[in-house]
Amino acid sequence: MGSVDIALPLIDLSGYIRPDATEESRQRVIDEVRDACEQFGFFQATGHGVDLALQKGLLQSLDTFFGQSKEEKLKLSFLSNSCRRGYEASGMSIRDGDPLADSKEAFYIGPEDAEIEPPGLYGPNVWPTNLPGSTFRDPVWAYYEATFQLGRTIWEILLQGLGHPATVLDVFAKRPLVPMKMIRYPPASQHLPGQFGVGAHTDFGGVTVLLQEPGKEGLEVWHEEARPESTETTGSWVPVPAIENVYVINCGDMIQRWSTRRYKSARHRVVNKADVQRLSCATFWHGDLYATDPLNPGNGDTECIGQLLFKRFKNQFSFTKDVAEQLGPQAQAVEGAR
Ligand SMILES: O=C(O)CCC(=O)C(=O)O
Ligand SMILES: [Fe+2]
Repeated sequence: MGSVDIALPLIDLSGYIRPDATEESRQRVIDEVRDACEQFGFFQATGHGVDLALQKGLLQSLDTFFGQSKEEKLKLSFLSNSCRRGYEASGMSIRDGDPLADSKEAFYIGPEDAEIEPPGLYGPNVWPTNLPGSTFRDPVWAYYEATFQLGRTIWEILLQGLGHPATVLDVFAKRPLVPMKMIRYPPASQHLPGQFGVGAHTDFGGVTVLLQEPGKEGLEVWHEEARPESTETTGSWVPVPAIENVYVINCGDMIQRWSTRRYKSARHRVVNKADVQRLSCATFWHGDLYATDPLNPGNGDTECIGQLLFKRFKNQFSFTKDVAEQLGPQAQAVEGAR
């Protein structure tokens, strides 16, 4: 189970992104990303094009928001929002099979639409009204837009790694579902024994663009390798460093499925071992609600992105008993819409 000698690949994306990128430098990035996603399903990225000032602005906004009283934060509870936007308190979600609920608290936004559209994935965001726009809404939205762009670029790269043109994106991402989850993990002393910040899971959909607060480790990725001269595999949890201006990128279940398992959707979890809070932010870049697999047309796979997402929400998350009791019949409705 040794993991110290394994590290996630570190890829400089500037060879693809910068305006003077050449055919050759772009291809090099495409090859490196393909190899990393085939081997790990995860990689670390520099040269990603998200301004450091935007990252710092986001983390500052999260520190301010989460630093408020629970009562203030619960005014924006995602439980009373039928589009799953807003605040999730610590201990609200538990994964099937886990003995304890996640310790994390979170705040969710997504693409800004005027009206909630059934089944509750497109709609308006909620924003704290007690914090000035320049303290929360503006920096969060500026950051969201930058990682929205990065997620799209990663999709382009992944598609080309499988020999598809980047224009495949136009087929399944005319109006992509891109939720963003801003997270705070409490200090270790506020955890119950054996409680995870986020229990082991795979991400549900497409590309995840993850910012970790610099110096705040805690993310671990499950990595399996074939054993030499054996049909068995051996696995270990690989700790991921949290380095300033370095993103963590990973593939979700939908990518694994559409790539016919070439790209991995790897299990991962978060354990905050330090006695200080840890902030992070995940932008999940999926695709259109009703889009189906554009890579293998005619294979009979007719489940659309919306269906795949709901299925995964249901398998991996449910409310804790307390929350479900408190909500009564509403819990069922919200569960269905997550
Ligand atoms: O906070 C992190 O480092 C990872 C969070 C995560 O895996 C998730 O929210 O899906
Ligand atoms: Fe995750």
